[in-house]
Amino acid sequence: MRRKPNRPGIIAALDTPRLAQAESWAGAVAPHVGLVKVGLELFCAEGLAAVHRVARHRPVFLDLKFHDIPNTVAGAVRSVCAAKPAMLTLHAGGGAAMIEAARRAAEESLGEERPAILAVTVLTSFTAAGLAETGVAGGPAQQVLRLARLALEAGADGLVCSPQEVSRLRDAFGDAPLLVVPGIRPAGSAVGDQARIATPEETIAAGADWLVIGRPITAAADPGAAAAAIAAGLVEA
Ligand SMILES: O=C(O)c1cc(=O)[nH]c(=O)n1[C@@H]1O[C@H](COP(=O)(O)O)[C@@H](O)[C@H]1O
Repeated sequence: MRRKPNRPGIIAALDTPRLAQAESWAGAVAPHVGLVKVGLELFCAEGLAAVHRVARHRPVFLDLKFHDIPNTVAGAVRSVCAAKPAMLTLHAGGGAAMIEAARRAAEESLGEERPAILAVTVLTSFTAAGLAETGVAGGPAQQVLRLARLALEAGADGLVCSPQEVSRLRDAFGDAPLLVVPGIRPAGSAVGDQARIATPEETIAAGADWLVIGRPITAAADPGAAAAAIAAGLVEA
């Protein structure tokens, strides 16, 4: 697997449609973060060119959350492997055959240099009530564990979950799976549309490998200083 990251650390989410803005953020946060994330907003505006450009600063976590039939997802993985991301996401709810096809496509495209395949379990914006509206009873923690088992058995290298499920996933699956965790809110920062949240220090203490942090960094007056402050807090924790 390509550039298996040292852990734990910060992944800065470059959520903007403007490549110039994303590059400026990437340059400012690069000394303080392990990876930068290209998500749907930037990718839909700028495509793979954005991955190539921000990869000049840090390795790229390409977060497109694939969820389609196995053949289509395999093709999408082959397409994005052209930009050699370090990690990519798909939805665990796409099922075992889709995840197996994605991993095979990544291996066939890049071999040992392939991206880590991360399965998104239950989005951090979901509460138990919101999840129940989609037909999933029992709450997020139970569903995260169910989807995590499915994804890891199908060949995912890691999981995306909220801070609130990290310790349960470590208890169930041990140290090996990469746990990549959004829904991070330093004390006093705006919660926005996130629901299942915790502070950076709490999330690392629970056993996370990577903290995905967007607006607490990018909405700050000085994104580089905001990333530096969060990174310093993790060293002390
Ligand atoms: O896959 C993700 O990265 C992801 C999964 C999830 O469940 N929740 C979640 O917020 N994310 C991403 O993590 C980032 C969080 O950004 P902020 O809420 O601004 O810190 C966004 O880019 C989301 O797309």
